Amino acid sequence: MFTYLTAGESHGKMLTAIIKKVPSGLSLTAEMINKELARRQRGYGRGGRMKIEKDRVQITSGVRHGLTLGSPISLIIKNKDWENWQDVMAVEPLADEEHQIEPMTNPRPGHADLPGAIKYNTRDLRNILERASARETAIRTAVGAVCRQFLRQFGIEIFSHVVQIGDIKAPTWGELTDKKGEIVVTDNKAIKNFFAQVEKSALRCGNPAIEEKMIHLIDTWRDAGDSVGGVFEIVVTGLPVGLGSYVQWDERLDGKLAQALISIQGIKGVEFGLGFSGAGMPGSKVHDQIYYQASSNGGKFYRTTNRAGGLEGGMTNGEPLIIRAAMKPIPTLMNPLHSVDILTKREIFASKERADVCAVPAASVVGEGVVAIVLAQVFAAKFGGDSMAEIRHNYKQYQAYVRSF
Ligand SMILES: Cc1cc2nc3c(=O)[nH]c(=O)nc-3n(C[C@H](O)[C@H](O)[C@H](O)COP(=O)(O)O)c2cc1C
Ligand SMILES: C=C(O[C@@H]1CC(C(=O)O)=C[C@@H](OP(=O)(O)O)[C@H]1O)C(=O)O
Repeated sequence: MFTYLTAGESHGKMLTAIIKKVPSGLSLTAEMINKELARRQRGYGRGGRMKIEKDRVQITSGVRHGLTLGSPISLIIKNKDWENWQDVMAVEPLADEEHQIEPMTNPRPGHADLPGAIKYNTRDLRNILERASARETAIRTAVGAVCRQFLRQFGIEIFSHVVQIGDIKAPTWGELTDKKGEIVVTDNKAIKNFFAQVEKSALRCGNPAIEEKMIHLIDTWRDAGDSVGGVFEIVVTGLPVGLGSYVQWDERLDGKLAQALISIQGIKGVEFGLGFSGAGMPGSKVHDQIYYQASSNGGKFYRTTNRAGGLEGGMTNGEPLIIRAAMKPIPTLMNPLHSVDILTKREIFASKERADVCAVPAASVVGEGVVAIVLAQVFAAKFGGDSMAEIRHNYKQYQAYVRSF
């Protein structure tokens, strides 16, 4: 369930997605999706394109009177910039006398340009960059919004914040919750309050003093014709124990989440909980000790720390999910790097397209979206049914079973 395909070039007419097997009876409106699209467009450091686009989705199938039908859901987002690119992006061949479009032949180090051109046998790099572009993340965010709306029905919420821009760091969730750097299990209200601040801030960091330094760094590197990367962190609350599985390599939820996040353009690393820092620590300081609390309607296993980031054995363990993803600096530089012309083989500078200087805040919203998609897929695989009523029934039974375990 919730499998999907996207299509569309960055400066083409529109982006499209089709989502397969969304259960019937889920309340869904374009406004719910547009909210997420607007969040993705914000963030200090973006280039001229975000002033042109005002992303709005159209739901073109699978929904009637605000409720899903169980049939495929199709979504489109029109590219406003297409108006300015109609000749360059024309689908039909241009008449000969009009055919003045120069091919792009100077590949950018770090972008898909050169390996893509060799792989797809084209001498015009535009044929590659149009689809490789992170413009595609707009429609993935829309798919993520549908999945998020599904998860919300079961009390699952997804948040993100930026924890590093260039070499300037902000506290991660673990550092925020405990001075010793442990990721202490925190109640969902505290998590919600913190992320409400993040939503109001320019870089999705939530700490005004640190953001000021981050903004200064973006300005400085931009003025030098350079670009900036960083790290964002995702926190998911309300997950039941037992999503994903250890029984096959491709059923492990940590693997699925890492794949989804790495697939975002520019993401180069993913870690869960303590992540890389745990490798240098003794086991007694890494693993979360287990406790049990009995109550009138059953009981609950719990941990007082969450260094594992909510995953053990490729399964959710009932604690919040904590994931960080590292984004490399944007490849297009106004002070371009050395490259080679693919036609003449002469030395040349890489192309200097209009570009973002920093897109880490936007990537964090895309990250929430792809995490929502994976979680909806594994949730529906476990509690599946054709309608929301059926899935709700299955989930309720499972919750009662877990309480009685
Ligand atoms: C939201 C977002 C915006 C991006 N904006 C740009 C950009 O303006 N210019 C650019 O060269 N790369 C940009 N990128 C990164 C490139 O798309 C990416 O580096 C490229 O497709 C190569 O893929 P890879 O870095 O995953 O290897 C952006 C990425 C994201 C997630
Ligand atoms: C369009 C988006 O991001 C684009 C991603 C991108 C790239 O090479 O990845 C290059 C830029 O495109 P343009 O050359 O049109 O300015 C970004 O603006 C978007 O996020 O919606």
